[in-house]
Amino acid sequence: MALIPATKLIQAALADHAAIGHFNINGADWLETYLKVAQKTGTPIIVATSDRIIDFLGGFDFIAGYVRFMVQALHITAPVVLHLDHGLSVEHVYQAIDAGYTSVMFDGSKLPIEENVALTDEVVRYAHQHHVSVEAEVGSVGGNENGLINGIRYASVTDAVKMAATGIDALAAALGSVHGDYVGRPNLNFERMAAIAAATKLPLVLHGASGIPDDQIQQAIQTGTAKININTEVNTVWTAAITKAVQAKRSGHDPQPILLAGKKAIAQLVETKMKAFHILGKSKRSVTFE
Ligand SMILES: O=C(CO)COP(=O)(O)O
Ligand SMILES: O=CCC(=O)O
Ligand SMILES: [Zn+2]
Repeated sequence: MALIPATKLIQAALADHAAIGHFNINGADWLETYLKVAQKTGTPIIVATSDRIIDFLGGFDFIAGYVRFMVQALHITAPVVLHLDHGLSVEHVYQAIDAGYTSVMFDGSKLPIEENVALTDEVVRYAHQHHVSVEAEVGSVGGNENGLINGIRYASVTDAVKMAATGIDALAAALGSVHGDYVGRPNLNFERMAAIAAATKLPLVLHGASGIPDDQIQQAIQTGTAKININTEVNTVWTAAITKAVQAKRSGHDPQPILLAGKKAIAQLVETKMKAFHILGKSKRSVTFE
């Protein structure tokens, strides 16, 4: 199946009180495992590359070609979106679109809102001409650096409405979530989330979802969140599994058992998340996801 934009999948998830899982690609094993879990369970999936590591992964053209080829070679029929995560400039976003990405995020969260809106507006026009879906960010998702949480800025309803006017397909309204590990319990503002969902009528995206307890994930889904981004937790289980496999006494120098342990850990985590997001198996039973 061809790669598709995220718009219809996210809309269908929203109507179904579910959320599409967005999982970050950190190497070939991540991508292969994500596609296989999606296919095995009949679940739509967003596979994403953070702009921050595009060069590490081989560049836009290589990634887009590789994802397309792997979808074809593995006979994947589950719906797959290839998404640019946290696009750092308009130029990068255009490069991703030209390379064949089917969904992009322009992250102007560090800019003044007027500038963020103006640049997102340009991105929307170019992306929609190419049938590519667009996600934008208002407020700012925090980060954990050396055990210190900083950079959290809660999105306002006013800014969210200004951003919605650009015609974006999904809105990452930062409401207290953090990339990386949390220190203490996440403090999401659900009242604001409900107000932004009602005022913009847009499906919301939850960034920094690793480490958010299940009750808050459920509340986010019930409050209009229809796309949930996971990266850190996948890498945490991968690292633990690889470390354990390396340390296990074994003979020979065959790397396959070690790499396989990593893939298995990723697969298990992804399936657990899809279940928690109420999206597991939905490409099979609902035509609206096709
Ligand atoms: O928001 C994310 C990707 O955009 C993922 O966040 P985590 O790394 O905290 O799961
Ligand atoms: O995890 C998502 C964001 C990033 O890695 O840049
Ligand atoms: Zn993010």
